[in-house]
Parts: sequence; structure tokens; C-alpha cells
Amino acid sequence: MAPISIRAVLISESVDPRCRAILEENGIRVTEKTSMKKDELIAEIKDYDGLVVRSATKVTADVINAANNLKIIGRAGTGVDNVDVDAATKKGIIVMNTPSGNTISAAELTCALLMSLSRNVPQAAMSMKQGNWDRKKFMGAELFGKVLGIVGLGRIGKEVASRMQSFGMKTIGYDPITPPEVSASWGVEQMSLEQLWPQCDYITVHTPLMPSTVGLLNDETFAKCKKGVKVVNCARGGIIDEAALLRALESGQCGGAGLDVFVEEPPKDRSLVDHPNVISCPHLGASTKEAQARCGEDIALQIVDMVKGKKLVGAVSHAQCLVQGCQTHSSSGATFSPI
Ligand SMILES: NC(=O)C1=CN([C@@H]2O[C@H](COP(=O)(O)OP(=O)(O)OC[C@H]3O[C@@H](n4cnc5c(N)ncnc54)[C@H](O)[C@@H]3O)[C@@H](O)[C@H]2O)C=CC1
Ligand SMILES: O=C(O)C(=O)COP(=O)(O)O
Repeated sequence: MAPISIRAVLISESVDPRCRAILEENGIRVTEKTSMKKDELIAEIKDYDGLVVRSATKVTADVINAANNLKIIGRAGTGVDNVDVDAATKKGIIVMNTPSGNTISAAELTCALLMSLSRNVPQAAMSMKQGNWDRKKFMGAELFGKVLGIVGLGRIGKEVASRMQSFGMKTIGYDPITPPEVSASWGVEQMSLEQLWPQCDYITVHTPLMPSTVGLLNDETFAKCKKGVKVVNCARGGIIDEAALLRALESGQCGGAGLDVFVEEPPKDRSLVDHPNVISCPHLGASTKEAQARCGEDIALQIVDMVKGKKLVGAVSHAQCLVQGCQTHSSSGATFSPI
């Protein structure tokens, strides 16, 4: 691949300092400006060759079209739903991410939410802080012997499965791309969603956000679930329809939800966050020292590889992934948009 000249990179979110250090060691000028509003980003982006973001920066078509020199948008993390990949591709801008860097952290938070849901840990802790000692109110249920449905058997889904199997959960799942014999080798029996919904005591979603995954859990699918099913969304807001979830919580069809992500972040409508059977986090799936170190370092190294014209091992076209309906797994762990 021909080398790409990158002289100046804008980092628009809190990214591990190793990212800046690696870029600067390679002669790239770095500016860090966080918490910019959309018009500030549009004004700022004009002269940069590269932009490094996490999930909060919305790299919309107007931002992309305002950039005169932009060649690379680097997502220090997995989901690229905050980047208009089509608009970038039309301008010949490469979009790349670092998906394997935060897999374990996102999987561990998912497991923490599953365990918190089963034993009411956050609610009990809050009650203790309020001076109470209420043992009856927080009666829980064992995870042992319960059925966990995993929708999306990619990197994170797989890691969640192995961890929850160690608690004695039966893991079933669905993925349109991962072959059933592959997931069977990690102890996950695949089946259609129609077969999956009524069997689960817990459901966790681990798909990218895209048109085919918006509202995977909705009024109709909640109605097919066991009464009292508990759900976790550590993937993206909207994969579980928020209004349908609230209705299901109110009717008791859903017995509890663990939410790390929201359609709007932070959510202005607090009805879900405030619901007594909801435990929530402010999008913390990738917020560990280890994940941030990996993602910050990986994105910088990937940008440097592009500058040096290195062949991108296992690079795939993101557009192709979207057509296939998934983020393809590449051997390098990274996904790229076409140039
Ligand atoms: N809360 C957080 O901080 C984090 C959230 N994430 C989110 O988690 C998502 C998943 O991450 P990875 O596991 O690394 O991605 P991945 O690409 O390894 O796995 C996603 C899987 O979803 C499957 N899939 C696509 N459409 C589907 C459908 N309709 N039904 C069922 N499965 C479907 C794909 O075939 C693929 O196997 C990311 O796209 C991102 O949005 C990722 C990291 C941290
Ligand atoms: O990597 C992902 O997809 C995430 O959701 C993590 O987002 P963040 O980098 O923490 O803003």
C-alpha cells in the first residue's frame, strides 16, 4: 500500500497518552481538544490529516465534508456507528478501529451486570449507604443452571459465554455469521431467535448497531420471552428498544435490565435509569486502564503503519462488512473502510 502523508492529528476524546506519544515519536504533530461541540469540531477539523475518536465524537457527514485534508479517522475502540463511514469512503478517507483491545473489558462489565442483576448488588449497596439493613428486600436467584441467551457471537459474546459457563449457566445463542460448529466448540448452542427467546432466563446482546440490529428486542420479541426475563445491553443503545423495555419492565414481562449504553448519551429521558429494576452505567464497557492502553496504542500504531505504507494484514473493507451484516473478524483484529 502506498505511504500516506499524515503530519497533524486531532485527538477529540480522552485517549491513553501512549497514543499521542507514539504519533509524536513518528514525527506527527498532535493536538488534543476534548468536549468540542459539533460546530467547534467543524471549525477545528479543517487542516488535520487524521482524527482519533472514541464513541462520543459524532463524525457526521458535515464534519467529514468540512475537513480539507483528512485521510484517516481512527476509532480507539470497536463500534464505528458514530462515524459516517459512507461519507468518509466517498471522500477517500480511511476509517479504522481497534476492536480486540477492549473485548475483555466489555465482556467483564457484561458479566458484572449479569451478576448484579441476579443478586441486586447495586440496590443493596445503595440501601446500606442509606443506613438500612434489609435482607428480605434483596432476595436474589442463583445464576447456576439458568439459561443465558447471547445475541451476537463475535469477540465479546464469546468471552461472555466462557465466563458465565463457569457460573454453571447454560449458554445458547444466535449469530448470522459465526458458524454453529464454531460457537459449539466454545459451549454455545446456536438456534434461531424464535427458538431462543422463550428459553432464556437472561439475554445479553453483543451485535454492532446497524439497521438490522435496531430494536432486536422490541414489544413483539419481549412477548415471546419468559415472563421476568432479565436483559443486558453492553453493546449499543437501541439494540434493545428503550420504550419497549420500559413497557416490559412495567408489566413485569422483563424482570430487570443492566444497561451500559443508551440511544442518547447521556440520556435526557431518565425513565429507564430511574426504574427500580434497572442498573446502569455511563458507557463504561471499555473504561479500564488495560483496554484504554491497548486501544490508544493500537490506533496510533495502525496510523503509523499507514504512514509507512505497510501492508495491512487481514484488512477488510468495512463496507463489505456492512453488506454482510457484521463487522468481519480480521486476523489483525482491526476493521478498515475501503480507500
Ligand atoms: N459498552 C462498551 O463500552 C463497548 C461496546 N461495544 C459494542 O459491542 C459490539 C460488539 O463488539 P464485538 O463483539 O467486538 O464485535 P464483533 O464484530 O466481534 O461481533 C459482533 C457479532 O455480531 C454478529 N451480528 C451481526 N448482526 C447480528 C444480528 N442481527 N443478530 C445476531 N448477531 C449479529 C456478527 O456476526 C458478529 O459475530 C460493538 O459493535 C460495539 O458496538 C464494544 C466494546 C465496548
Ligand atoms: O469500543 C466501543 O465500541 C465502545 O463502545 C467503547 O466506547 P468508548 O471508547 O469507551 O467511548
